Amino acid sequence: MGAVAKICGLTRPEDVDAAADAGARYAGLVFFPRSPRHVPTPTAAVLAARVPVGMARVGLFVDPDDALLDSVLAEVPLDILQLHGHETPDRVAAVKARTGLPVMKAVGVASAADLDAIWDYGLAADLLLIDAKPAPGAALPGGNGIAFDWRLLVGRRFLKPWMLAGGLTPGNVAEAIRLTGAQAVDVSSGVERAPGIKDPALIRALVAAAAGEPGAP
Ligand SMILES: O=C(O)c1ccccc1N[C@@H]1O[C@H](COP(=O)(O)O)[C@@H](O)[C@H]1O
Repeated sequence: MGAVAKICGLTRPEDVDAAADAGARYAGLVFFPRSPRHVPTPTAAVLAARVPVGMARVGLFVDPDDALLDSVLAEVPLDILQLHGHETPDRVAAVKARTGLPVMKAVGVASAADLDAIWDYGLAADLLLIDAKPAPGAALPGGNGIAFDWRLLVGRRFLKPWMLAGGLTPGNVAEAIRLTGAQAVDVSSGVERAPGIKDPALIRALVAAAAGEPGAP
C-alpha cells in the first residue's frame, strides 16, 4: 500500500517546484530560526504563493507564541500548522481556536512508553506526526535524519490520521510504510544534498518509493 509524501524544509523556489512536480501532497515551511531550513517570513510568503492548488502548505513551528503565529499568518497563507515542540494538548487546542487552522502535532518516539503520549493529543490535534525522538542535547527537536524502531508501530491504531517521520529516505521509506501501515510520510534530511538544500532527484525517488511505484527503490 502506498503513501503520500510531505517534503519539509523547503527554502528555495526550485525546491517547491521539485516537490510539486514529483507529486508530493504537502509542502513544509520551517519557522524556527535555529533550523538550517528556517525561512524568513517574506521568503515564506513567496514560497507559499508558488505551491500549486491541491498541495497543502504546512507551517512548522516549535513552541510558538501567539505573536509569532499572528505575524506569520498575516503574511503567509498556510493550510496546516505543524507544532513540533513541547506544546500541550491544551495549547494545541488554543492554537486551533485562535488560527482556525488544522493542527498537526508531532510526538517523538524512542520506545513503547512514548506511544502513550500520542493518545494525549488524539482529541486536540487534527493530525498526528510520529517522529523519532531527538537524542538528549540535540540542537533540533526534529529534522535530524534519525529513525526510530518502526516495529513499535506494528498493529497500532490512532484516533487521528497520522504521518510517519524521522530519518526516512528513498531507500528505506517503502520498508517503513510496509511495517507501519503509514498512509503519509514526512521527510526533510533524506531528500537533501546539504541542510536546507533539497535534491530534486532524491525528492522524485522518495515520492515514487512512498507511492509504491514499480521500479522505485
Ligand atoms: O526540518 C527541520 O529543520 C525541523 C526543525 C525543527 C523541528 C522539526 C523539523 N523537521 C521535522 O522533523 C521530522 C523529521 O525530519 P528528518 O526527515 O528526519 O530530517 C519531519 O517531520 C520534519 O518536518
